[in-house]
Amino acid sequence: MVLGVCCEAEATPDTTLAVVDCDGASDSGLSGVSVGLSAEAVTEAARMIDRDDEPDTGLSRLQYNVLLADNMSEVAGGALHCPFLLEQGEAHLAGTRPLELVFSGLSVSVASRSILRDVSGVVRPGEMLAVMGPSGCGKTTLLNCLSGRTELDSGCIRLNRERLTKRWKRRICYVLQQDIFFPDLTLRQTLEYAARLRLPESMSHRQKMMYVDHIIDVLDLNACQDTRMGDYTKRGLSGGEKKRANIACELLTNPALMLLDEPTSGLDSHSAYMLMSSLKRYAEKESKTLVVTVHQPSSQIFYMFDKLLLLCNGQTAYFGDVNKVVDFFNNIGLTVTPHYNPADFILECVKGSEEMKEKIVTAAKSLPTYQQEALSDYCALPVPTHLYQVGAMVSPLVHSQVPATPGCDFGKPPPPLPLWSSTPNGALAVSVPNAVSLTTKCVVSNHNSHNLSNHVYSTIVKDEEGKSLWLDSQSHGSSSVSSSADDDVRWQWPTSFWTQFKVLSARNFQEARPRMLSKLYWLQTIGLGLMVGNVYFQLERKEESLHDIQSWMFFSVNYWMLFALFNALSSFPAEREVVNKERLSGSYRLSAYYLAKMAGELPLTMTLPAVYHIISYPLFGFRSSSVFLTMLGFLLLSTVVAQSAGFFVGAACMDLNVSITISALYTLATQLFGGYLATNIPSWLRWMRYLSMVHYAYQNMQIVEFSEGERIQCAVQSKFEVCANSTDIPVSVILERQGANLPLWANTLVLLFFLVIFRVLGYVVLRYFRQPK
Ligand SMILES: Nc1ncnc2c1ncn2[C@@H]1O[C@H](COP(=O)(O)OP(=O)(O)OP(=O)(O)O)[C@@H](O)[C@H]1O
Repeated sequence: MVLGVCCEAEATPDTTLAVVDCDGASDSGLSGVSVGLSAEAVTEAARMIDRDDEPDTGLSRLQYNVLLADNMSEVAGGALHCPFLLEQGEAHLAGTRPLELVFSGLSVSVASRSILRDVSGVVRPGEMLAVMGPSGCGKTTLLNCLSGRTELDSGCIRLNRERLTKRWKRRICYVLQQDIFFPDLTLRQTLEYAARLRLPESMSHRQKMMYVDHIIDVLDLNACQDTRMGDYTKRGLSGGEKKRANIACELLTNPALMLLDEPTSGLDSHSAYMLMSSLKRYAEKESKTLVVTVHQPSSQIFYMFDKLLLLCNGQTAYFGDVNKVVDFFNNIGLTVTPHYNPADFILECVKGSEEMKEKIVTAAKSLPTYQQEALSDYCALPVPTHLYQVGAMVSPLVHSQVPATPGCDFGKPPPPLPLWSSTPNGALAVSVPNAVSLTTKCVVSNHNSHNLSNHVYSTIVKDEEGKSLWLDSQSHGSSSVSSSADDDVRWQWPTSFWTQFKVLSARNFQEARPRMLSKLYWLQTIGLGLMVGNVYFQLERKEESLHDIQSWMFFSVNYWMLFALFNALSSFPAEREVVNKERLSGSYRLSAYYLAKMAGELPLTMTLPAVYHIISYPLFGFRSSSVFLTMLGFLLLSTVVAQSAGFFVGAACMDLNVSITISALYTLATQLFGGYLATNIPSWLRWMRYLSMVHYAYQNMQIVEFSEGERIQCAVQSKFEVCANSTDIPVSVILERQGANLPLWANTLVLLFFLVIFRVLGYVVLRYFRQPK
């Protein structure tokens, strides 16, 4: 924490540095001390830090940084002591730089209907922009544009002068209007999984859980932390609680830019006020950039915002300081009644007559703060990447040092901020008179910046009420902090593939268990097992019973294949919403999710067919343990194959009705050509049986069942020619009658092939054709 930022700043003898906080240590039960360093010590430290190349010691950058921390401690005569930081040995030293968001001339249309027209604005670090306007005016569409989820017809979006690339998109936190969660997980489970997936590996499990506790506490979610999230079919969290849970999930990563779509909807006025004041403090103290859509804020909340973008039919009706909006309306002859909430007033104005709207929109175009041309120039500027390269708080400072570019003045310059912001309990304070020197250093250290991941779990910053929204001054965002404008910069996931796989498997298991092993399903399985076992009770091995014996096999295989397929199909649309949200936020790799889904659900997929088999097979007629187990194996294999097919169709079809229709057609065809229902298939249609999953599973069941023990005895009036010379019927003859000629291993291979092909196709569809937008 302390030294990480040092590593990016050049200190000179006239630079003063005060290191005054290790309070994260005390918050975590460890002691920390406050220290001041002399100018000489700082110079010495800077000399060491100046070795910004990778050291030749074979140490990783991380280890090197920790070593530097130790060296710094020595320089300070042992006075610098932050056990919490050093004990972790995991200090990633680059923080998230503050983000300046500029959008200019955004226009969006859907099906030739214009939704946004020429909307522009600027939000600087530490500022909170309110986007207001009547329902349907384009607020959510604007946020979708800013998060990179909606294609623009024209216009540009810049984050610290960089294009909004895929890498940026994943670093933007977007709190959606809809609260999308797994309904059966509790709030705590949801947050814990989010923390385990989205917080970096450098944090221990204990620290992540501490963070979750803290966020729960801050957002006042203690009382409902063990309540399930719920959905429209199952009662769970209330609307307001869900909204806060939604914000809590996103806050976990302490992002630099937050887009919040109506975060106060569903909250009572006090909760809304508390939430907004927390967000305001978050923006100010941490130099975060916040864009918030609000419907009808109270005047208290309204004046918390720094800037306002008022939309009217997709056009800008006002953009500028919140404090000046009343003057703006006064100037065009729309006077706010005293003691009237200005937010209500301006909303009523933009909902007024067409002439009034036209008047407001025209007046907005001439606002001094709405300099469309300047913003366009900004977008056209080449990207001076070096200026926005390094860690926390450098950007605003550098901004103030950049010589004014003609046509690029966005009103008042940002207030000069210190290199590190100080916090009420005194985090860090550095004054750097020689800012040019700092800037130069920034350029020099460019090549290192993307190596520096951005996580240090260190300080819980308390506000005046003893609560804060974050634990340190650095983001846990997922990506590297390199500022190359290209997308080809390697994306760094917050956690390793293995961690993602483990966490997602556990979550999948927990989430799917109530759904896949519900009481109803248990009842259904046990009831069905008993019923089928009794219908086909202890069948004798004779030709007269052959049809019934085959019927038991065909029914068992078919039922469980259909059960798995349609279950996979119906559960996927809801899951896709959550997964898309998480993929967009760059929480994990699709491959990790995909494998984890298979692994997490596997025991659940197998449980019910196994229970059914255990009940019904002994009733049907127990041959031997090996037959029992082999048949169980094939029953489970066919169930998993069908589940893969269901998953593939569910992933490929966005519409549940379409996917059900396709699946019904396919399963009916597979039944028809499975070898049981139709035995005299016309020759030109026989090839269809090779596409039937049921066919292979059913054949295998017969091979296993008829190959061991007593053979099927011929009837007196036998239909089998072989019975003319024999008293029993060989298994090969039974199978040939159905046109089947593949051995057990070949059937098994084909089933495995189906399994792999459906799984791969499902992945390909999700990866390339159903990318979240
Ligand atoms: N994909 C789409 N297809 C057709 N129309 C769309 C689409 N997306 C948005 N719209 C239309 O664009 C307009 C703006 O929608 P948007 O959701 O941005 O409004 P909003 O201001 O956020 O509304 P609210 O405050 O009610 O949430 C609406 O009239 C909506 O019907």
